[in-house]
Amino acid sequence: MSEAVLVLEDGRTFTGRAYGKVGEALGEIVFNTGMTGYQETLTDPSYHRQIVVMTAPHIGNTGVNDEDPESGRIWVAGYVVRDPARVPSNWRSRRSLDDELAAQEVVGISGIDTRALTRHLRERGVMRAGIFSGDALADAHELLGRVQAAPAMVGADLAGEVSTDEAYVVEPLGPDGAPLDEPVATVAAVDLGIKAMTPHRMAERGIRVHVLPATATIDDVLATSPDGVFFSNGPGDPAAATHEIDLLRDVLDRRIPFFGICYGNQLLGRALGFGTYKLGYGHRGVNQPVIDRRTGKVEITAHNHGFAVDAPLDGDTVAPHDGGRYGRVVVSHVDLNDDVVEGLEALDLPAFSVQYHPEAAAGPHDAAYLFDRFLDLMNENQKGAA
Ligand SMILES: NC(=O)CC[C@H](N)C(=O)O
Repeated sequence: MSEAVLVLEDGRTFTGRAYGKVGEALGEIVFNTGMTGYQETLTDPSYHRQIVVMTAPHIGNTGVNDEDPESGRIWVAGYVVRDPARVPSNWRSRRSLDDELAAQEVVGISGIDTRALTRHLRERGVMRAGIFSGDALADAHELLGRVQAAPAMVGADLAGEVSTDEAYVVEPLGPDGAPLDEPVATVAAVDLGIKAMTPHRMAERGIRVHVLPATATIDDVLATSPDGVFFSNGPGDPAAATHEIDLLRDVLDRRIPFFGICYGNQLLGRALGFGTYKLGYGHRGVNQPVIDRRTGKVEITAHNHGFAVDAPLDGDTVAPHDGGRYGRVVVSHVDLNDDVVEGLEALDLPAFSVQYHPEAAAGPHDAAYLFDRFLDLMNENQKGAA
């Protein structure tokens, strides 16, 4: 095994072994605390341009299967683990994770004290980093400069780099899992880095989903005759998503029911006129406690976000955009670890969103009810219109 070095933007370095492809990877280094679900993490497009550290020490134990990926490829910019499995073991396993990373040209590093690294990132905040192995190690004195020259995540507009080029349709399913001829509702889902499980969760409820590229216009959205519009998760800084925010305002102006997840929540926040800000080290894992303030229930949820909406936690508040043109808004969900806004609900418009992942890939299914809430919102809206 050849040597590899992890260099952080602040000059701290860790030495380990090459894992996956030998070479160089640059990105923002973030940590994920999930004990399971490494395939879903690796293939989540929201991790585009991020080097992911797994805090679970044993990674790759169940190998790589062809069922769990959330998209057609691995998106993480680099991968940091402590102790990779020497022998993967699972009935679904087709390949080893090491081989899969190499085949998809993802540079990783193993043998790292991921606990020390994570504590460092918690203290200092997430930052840029680089993984270097093989020939990339030759100019040792240049490594820090390369890391410091890499683009930062603040201000990055990345949805267009991960979105589908062409629109496609995910067909509705009946209770037995067989295709349904007549959908119960039609949704236009704007792909800002969508995970495959999300349209599937809608299709399972009988919804036909038109997945549209991030460049979609309001006319593209309306051409699908949607009962509702959905904005997905995605990479990058929500403050940079000008086109998407304008599109969302066009949707809100037409009072089309709206649901957003993660990036979609941040964009609803911005469309309503709130700010967004970068968290110190974000939420990435599958066991974050969130309270749904409508019911008072606490749910254990899957997260992957580095930015958050800046909205007042208490009471309802007039949406700041354009003199309050979108009426009142409440923070519907809050993270119980740190009081970060985890959901928004417009009181005078059919629109809501959550910062976390009800599609639960990977993660607990506690929040699946949010897809039912979206369907209810579309049904109520149709009745209101009839
Ligand atoms: N999973 C997501 O949609 C992430 C949203 C955004 N890129 C963030 O880091 O907060």
